[in-house]
Amino acid sequence: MGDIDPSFIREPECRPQHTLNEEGIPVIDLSGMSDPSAIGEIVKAIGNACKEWGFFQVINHGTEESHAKVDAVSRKFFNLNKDEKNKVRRDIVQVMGYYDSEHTQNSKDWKESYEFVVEEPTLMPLSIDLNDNQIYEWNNKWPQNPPEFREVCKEYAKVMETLAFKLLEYIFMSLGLPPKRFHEFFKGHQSSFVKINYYPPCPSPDLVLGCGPHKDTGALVILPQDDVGGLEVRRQSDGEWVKVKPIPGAYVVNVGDVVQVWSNDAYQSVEHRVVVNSKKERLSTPFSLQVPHFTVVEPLEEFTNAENPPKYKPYNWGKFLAKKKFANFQKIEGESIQIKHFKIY
Ligand SMILES: O=C(O)CCC(=O)C(=O)O
Ligand SMILES: [Fe+2]
Repeated sequence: MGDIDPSFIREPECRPQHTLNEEGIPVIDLSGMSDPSAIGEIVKAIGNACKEWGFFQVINHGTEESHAKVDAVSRKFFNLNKDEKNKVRRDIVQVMGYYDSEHTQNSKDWKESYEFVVEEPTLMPLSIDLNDNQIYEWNNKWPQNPPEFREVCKEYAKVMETLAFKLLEYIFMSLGLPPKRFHEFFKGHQSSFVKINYYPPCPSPDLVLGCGPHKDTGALVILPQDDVGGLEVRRQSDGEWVKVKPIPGAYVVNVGDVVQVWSNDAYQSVEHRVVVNSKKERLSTPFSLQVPHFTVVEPLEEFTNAENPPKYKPYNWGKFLAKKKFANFQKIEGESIQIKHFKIY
């Protein structure tokens, strides 16, 4: 056993063995985005990827420069000493900022993160109590150091938001819906955020996970990563863990729980995790597109009828997210809130 704190060590059955090197996750070229005659092919490829994997990679998305800047400034930030990083540490009141002890599945993840909301402030329910209508503000805690951190991050968020909307339009088109069908859900204050994940090298990578198995809760995630690798996706056909090969300049994209519910299970939000290694640090900078807190998430009427009734009960997005965040701050008994708790059949 390596010399690591026991709180990071996973139960033997949850450790990262038996991963496949399969290269099945589709890579989709977006260079035709501005050519109306190319959109059909892109939409078809995205639809097939969503059905088979819930994941795909995109290349030629046109945002490489902004990503390179956020990658560079993030490495500078995470290389600062702990005291400096702790100046922007998140807490149970201001949940955005720096942290280093996230629990997924009740074991600590081998990583540090910095999280910020795209809209400042982002409005959220004060409590998880369904009868409590009080709202409070999620604000960002921006570090003074590196000095360019805030500006670079804000620019990155703007660029990624535009790309995320475009990709969600394609996803809706692939479901046979008008591309702008989802725009009504993003009126008012959306709750999108960016999470910068830094995975230090680990002396015992076979005992820990950088990020435990989870599904993303929002609508859509765009996940740029560096060239180290470590992201793994649960293959829907047989439940095997499959490595996602880093491709220079490519972004991983996955649909989240909200698209699963909207589409009444036509598309699945797929489980994924991160393994670490003993030699190299790794950085990823996912952008999560999320609806405003007051949104009631439920299967869209286009996917339900008498023969195919809704598979989920409606749920309030803000309360769901608040509950999820709360679970991040403590080791809780049982599992945290998930969409399966709203499943009807
Ligand atoms: O670092 C990664 O590649 C994945 C991180 C992730 O899944 C998340 O932050 O939700
Ligand atoms: Fe994730």
